[in-house]
Amino acid sequence: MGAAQVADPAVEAVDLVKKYPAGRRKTPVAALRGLTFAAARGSVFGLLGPNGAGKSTAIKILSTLSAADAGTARVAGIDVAKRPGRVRRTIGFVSQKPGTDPASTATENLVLAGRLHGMSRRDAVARARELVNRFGLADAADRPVRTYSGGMARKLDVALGLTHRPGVLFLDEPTTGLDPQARSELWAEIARLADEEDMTVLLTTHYLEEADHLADRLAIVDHGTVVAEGTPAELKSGLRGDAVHVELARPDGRALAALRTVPELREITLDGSTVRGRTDDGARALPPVLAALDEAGVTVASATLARPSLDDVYLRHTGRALDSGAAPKTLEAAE
Ligand SMILES: Nc1ncnc2c1ncn2[C@@H]1O[C@H](COP(=O)(O)OP(=O)(O)OP(=O)(O)O)[C@@H](O)[C@H]1O
Repeated sequence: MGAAQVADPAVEAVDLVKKYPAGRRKTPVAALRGLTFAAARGSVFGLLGPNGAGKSTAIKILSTLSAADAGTARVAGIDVAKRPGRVRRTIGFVSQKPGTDPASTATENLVLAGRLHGMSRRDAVARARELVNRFGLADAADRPVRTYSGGMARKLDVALGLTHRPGVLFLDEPTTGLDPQARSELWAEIARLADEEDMTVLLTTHYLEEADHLADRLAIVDHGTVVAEGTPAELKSGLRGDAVHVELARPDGRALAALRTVPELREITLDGSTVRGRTDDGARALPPVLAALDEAGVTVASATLARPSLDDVYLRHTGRALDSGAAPKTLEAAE
């Protein structure tokens, strides 16, 4: 699938291919199979997909940590394979794993990062102070990082990625493992970076709500390619009608056959005890849906109608529900 035309993109991936060796006599793992997208300057661009989709591989190639087997990647117009040093000076990278020394304080971590980026001690100290203030860590700035909560530690990770004032920030699953409050604080911070500092933020996530909330545009990645791209609103409006979600009292295979007899319902899927379908008119479809299940002897725990969510978009393009085990539910929030 081709990327939308973006004039002067800050981040651009064209037909990226990456294979990893899988061991002797085994077929290599195709992590990327022609991944293409472009992120406009000053925007938040999301790569959304389940574990193993290839998001981290893409972000590693774009940030020069890994080399593609084929395709091109450019950041701020600079080819990452040809001029990796220049790209590295332009970007900040916040990996999934903490990048801080837990025995050192936030200030010490930030000053060290500044020095590694070639700043004078004075500039590094001033920048550290600026960043701890900005991320609300000033009171804890002189405590070892191992005493921080998960949310504080993650904020410091992001602050570290900003030490040298990069134009482009890569965030690999920035809020995984955070509680809802810490997550929304970090979301506010990320949104501010793009709005007020004209920074381009490329983030990977498997949280639909995060992509919906933060990303100006997003690419849904599945098996190493982009299967859909657009603004969250565009992606959702590509789906006609209402989503029907029926929660069964227990998993029951008879539900599928029963619902296939309801002409108003299409795109029916059964995932454990959750049945999903689409319909042009939810209010009209619900009574026959419930009647068909009742007739088949299937017990229903709840039935809801919702405007399409990114979950539905994901399902439409990949044929599977995004594993939302650890993710916040989007259905209640769907408008
Ligand atoms: N170093 C490696 N060696 C072998 N296979 C790898 C390596 N890194 C990633 N893979 C495989 O490549 C595929 C893509 O992985 P990648 O980490 O890019 O996905 P992801 O979408 O970022 O997933 P996650 O959300 O779990 O980080 C997966 O099948 C993964 O097992």
